Amino acid sequence: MKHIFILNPAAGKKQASTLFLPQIIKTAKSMEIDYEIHRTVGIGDGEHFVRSRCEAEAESDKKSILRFYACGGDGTFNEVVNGAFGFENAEVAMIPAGTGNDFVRNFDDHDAFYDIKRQILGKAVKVDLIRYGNRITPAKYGINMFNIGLDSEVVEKTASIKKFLISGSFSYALGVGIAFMQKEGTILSIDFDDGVKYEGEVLLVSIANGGYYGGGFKAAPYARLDDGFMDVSIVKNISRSTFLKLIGKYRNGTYLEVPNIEKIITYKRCKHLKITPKSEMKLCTDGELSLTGNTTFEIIPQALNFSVPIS
Ligand SMILES: Nc1ncnc2c1ncn2[C@@H]1O[C@H](COP(=O)(O)OP(=O)(O)OP(=O)(O)O)[C@@H](O)[C@H]1O
Repeated sequence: MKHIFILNPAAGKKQASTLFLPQIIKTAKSMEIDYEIHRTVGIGDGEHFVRSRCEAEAESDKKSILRFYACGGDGTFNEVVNGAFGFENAEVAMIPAGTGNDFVRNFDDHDAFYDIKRQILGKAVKVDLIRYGNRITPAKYGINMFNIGLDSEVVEKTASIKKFLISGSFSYALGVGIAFMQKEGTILSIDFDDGVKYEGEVLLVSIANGGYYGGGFKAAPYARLDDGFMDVSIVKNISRSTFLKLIGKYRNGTYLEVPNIEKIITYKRCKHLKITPKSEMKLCTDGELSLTGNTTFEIIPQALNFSVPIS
């Protein structure tokens, strides 16, 4: 197996190279593994690099397993995932060096992800991906969560303030506050694969493979990475004071236990759905923002080999 570490120098507050590079080199040398380090040079480089390496390996005689460690945040990981998708001999891994680092929150032994030796000794499991796109944009993949509405506004605001703040979750909380004061609801319709249609003005929508986003908000408490379903949470455009009363429970994933919650939040599981916004919508994919129109989402079960560090 070849171990390839993809470092994003722009992720998080401290550079991934400062945080992890010495540990990566020391551990890789002491374990005598075949390894390589790539520093990304800009947006899209991680995806392009991983795909090129996979294509070259597929054409070579050796066809050994390539394990790509995304050393950065959820955006870096998303790029590595998109580069590796479709290549059977590729594995992906995640070394959290970003701001939110939400993907690794799906695993009980959170600490293991920060230990390079345990990462190198990791074992691959199959996880689902969510394919999304429309007639204009080619299909891409999300591994953790998509967010629409307030959340996308929050990502915009958080990006501009996180550099000055200590913790990712605190910068997110402040981003929520600022975005919440400014944002009207988003008007859209959602067609689920069981024929149910949701129409209206929403505060936020989450389409989830993993459970967490925004530095620890458990928006999809029942989501699992390998269950073959997307978990969809739709919050109506409720008043600001109602949302603020709910936000603690929304953060810790217990909001579905609130009496009569179904009057303001719809929570559904599905394999396919289509979102039609009244106008363009801001879509946040694994923490990265884009502007889009009608978009379909489809679960791709067991789509990727993800290496889980040993406990
Ligand atoms: N050399 C680079 N310079 C600037 N941006 C880069 C570079 N390499 C990668 N990027 C981009 O940096 C962006 C942010 O990365 P990432 O999401 O991993 O970090 P983060 O936002 O700090 O963490 P999180 O998403 O977990 O909150 C991604 O869109 C990625 O494409």
